[in-house]
Amino acid sequence: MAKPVSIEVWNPNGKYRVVSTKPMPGNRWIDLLIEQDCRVEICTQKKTILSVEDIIALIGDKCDGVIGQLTEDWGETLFSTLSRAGGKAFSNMAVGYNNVDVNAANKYGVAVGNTPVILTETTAELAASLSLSAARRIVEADEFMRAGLYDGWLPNLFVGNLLKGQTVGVIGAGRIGSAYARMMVEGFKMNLIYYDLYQATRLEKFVTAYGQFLKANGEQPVTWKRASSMEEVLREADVISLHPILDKTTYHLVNKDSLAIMKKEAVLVNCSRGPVIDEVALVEHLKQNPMFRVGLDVFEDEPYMKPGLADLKNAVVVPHIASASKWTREGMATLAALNVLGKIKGYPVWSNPNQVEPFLNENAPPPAANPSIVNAKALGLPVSRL
Ligand SMILES: NC(=O)C1=CN([C@@H]2O[C@H](COP(=O)(O)OP(=O)(O)OC[C@H]3O[C@@H](n4cnc5c(N)ncnc54)[C@H](O)[C@@H]3O)[C@@H](O)[C@H]2O)C=CC1
Ligand SMILES: O=C(O)C(=O)CO
Repeated sequence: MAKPVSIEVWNPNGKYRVVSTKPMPGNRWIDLLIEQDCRVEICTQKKTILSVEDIIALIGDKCDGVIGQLTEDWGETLFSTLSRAGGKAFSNMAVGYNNVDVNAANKYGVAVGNTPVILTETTAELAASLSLSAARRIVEADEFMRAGLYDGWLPNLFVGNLLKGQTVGVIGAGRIGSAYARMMVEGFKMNLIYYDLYQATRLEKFVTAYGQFLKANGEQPVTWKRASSMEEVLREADVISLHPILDKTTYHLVNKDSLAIMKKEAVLVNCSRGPVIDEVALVEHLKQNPMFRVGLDVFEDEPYMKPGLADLKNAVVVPHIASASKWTREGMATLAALNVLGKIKGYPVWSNPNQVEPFLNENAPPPAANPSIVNAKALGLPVSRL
């Protein structure tokens, strides 16, 4: 492809050249970069997914840092190009960075930033929304109404699943998985079973305390269990939500065999990454089990769906919008910009990437630190003592 033509330039005389491969919400991220003497170039090309060639053209001969997107392939080619252009800073505008070859970034000494925490609750809320939409057949019922098919209340019309007292299963009980679990336990009084490589101590404590509170109020207490295998969760849970990172251990975690052990009327939700589910196997399972329902925000061959999925009434599908609230997306843009700026300015790395609030306070200047650099250790970057 030829050099992208449409670029918006802010602060043309800035000393450091920072490129954003997409326009991002809000202006704070631009203001913060400009205040620190950056020339900001934003690619405004009307093409959703930029190719490696597009981004090479954007980087050009001199570039100090790039803010990129999860749809882009950040590997050897782009990191070597950025390094040749003098750049040592890259940030995804996302918490997930499975699109980034961190080893390649390490090789060229490029810091890789991501945007944790700011999107935790927003993403968990979408997972909860998909759980409810699938369990209560909201989309099917909405289509039925709009088609003019409703001619009166019926005992059997769109009967779905009650959540209260059932078991919610979480696979990957990290930040988002734990937030989702709390919503489902607290909001719908579901019991929890989870599987993670690590113990989710704070989550366990929360469910225990909430169970005691319910009991003290004469209600059935909620319970929790840490499963010793993912299969245990799949077998026992009524609603299962997937929240692990995508890596080789989680690729096709849910496949033909694992689907076969799930309850026939279970609800499966995926707001992590598409390839965590074998989508061909899922389509087949949905066809064979009409009472099994899914809510999907992500897809194996995103932006495409596997053949047959779009025709299935027992699937609710949305286009990777789990972090799409205004506050969250503006915050993600800010964190991504500050990751790039921090490396350019030689700031140390923030000591706790799970506490990014000081960077998001619009009424005070952000700390002189990089909010979240995933390869800080590999690059030997200093840690902030602020
Ligand atoms: N759909 C969307 O718009 C969004 C998707 N995401 C996805 O969600 C993922 C999780 O984000 P966070 O909760 O912030 O990350 P996190 O790092 O806090 O949680 C991930 C959890 O997965 C666990 N895990 C890793 N390998 C596992 C395995 N083999 N089996 C079970 N658990 C495993 C980890 O131990 C960790 O607790 C991101 O990496 C991203 O891919 C995140 C935000 C928005
Ligand atoms: O942050 C991520 O990983 C997303 O998928 C989009 O918010």
